[in-house]
Amino acid sequence: MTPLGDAQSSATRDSGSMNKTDPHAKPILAVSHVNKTYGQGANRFEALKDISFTIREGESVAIVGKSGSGKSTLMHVLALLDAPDSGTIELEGVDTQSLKGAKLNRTRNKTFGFVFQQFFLTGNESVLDNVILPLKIAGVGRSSRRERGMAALEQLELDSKAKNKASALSGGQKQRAVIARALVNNPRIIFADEPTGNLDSATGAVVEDILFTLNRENGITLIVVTHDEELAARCDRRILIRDGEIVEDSAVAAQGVAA
Ligand SMILES: Nc1ncnc2c1ncn2[C@@H]1O[C@H](COP(=O)(O)OP(=O)(O)OP(=O)(O)O)[C@@H](O)[C@H]1O
Repeated sequence: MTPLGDAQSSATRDSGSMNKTDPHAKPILAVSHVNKTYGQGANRFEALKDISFTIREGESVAIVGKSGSGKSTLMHVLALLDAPDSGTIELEGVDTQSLKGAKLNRTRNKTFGFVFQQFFLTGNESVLDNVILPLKIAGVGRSSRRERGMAALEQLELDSKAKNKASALSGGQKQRAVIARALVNNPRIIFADEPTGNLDSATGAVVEDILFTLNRENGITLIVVTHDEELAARCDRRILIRDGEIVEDSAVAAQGVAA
């Protein structure tokens, strides 16, 4: 794995100018005519309306929009945490409707890493145990789990905290532990939902830098849901959602097609 020690300085060099997506890169996620509705009858609410777009391997994509616009709903559907009511999501050409139960869980666990604002760490367990959870779920053996967990923690410069309880970490350290957990399975895609929302701006900048270094150097596709326009501006692509619809997509605009 690539060490991330110099993440901050390298990301500062690239800040705001990282449009390096290879237009020939393979589509990793293809979303086609996706609809998602919550509730029924008078409470029926259309959260996603006929959403279609493709994300290429190695892209960094920001999904932005006002509160309630449908960003988290879209991310949950993309990450196969929730199924759309209609439409299809293809993951590397495979229609994900064909994935069910254990196979769906395995695919999600193997392909995706998750970095959420609320951390979702188990406070009274060690940092290492939190980080290796995806490997445990994948059935990886004990010594390999430990080795890979420590390698991920080293990458995030948290190896000295491996035995500490997760509750004893600072906010920035917690988010780095979450990134180590997201990385431990060598994911193809990292989904980050307001990854810096609970951090002060200096710590948030370090966490952002780590995510962009992973995208740039390890080729991990990065999909970020955020209110933060500065964070969105660092991504290759910005998709703006309003009332459940895509109203702007910088990749579409760049191709000269009306967004
Ligand atoms: N389980 C649910 N039941 C009913 N309505 C829901 C449910 N989850 C979300 N919604 C509604 O769907 C819409 C989209 O919600 P979503 O969480 O995707 O928005 P968001 O853009 O991520 O908002 P925020 O930025 O505030 O997190 C909102 O109007 C919300 O109230």
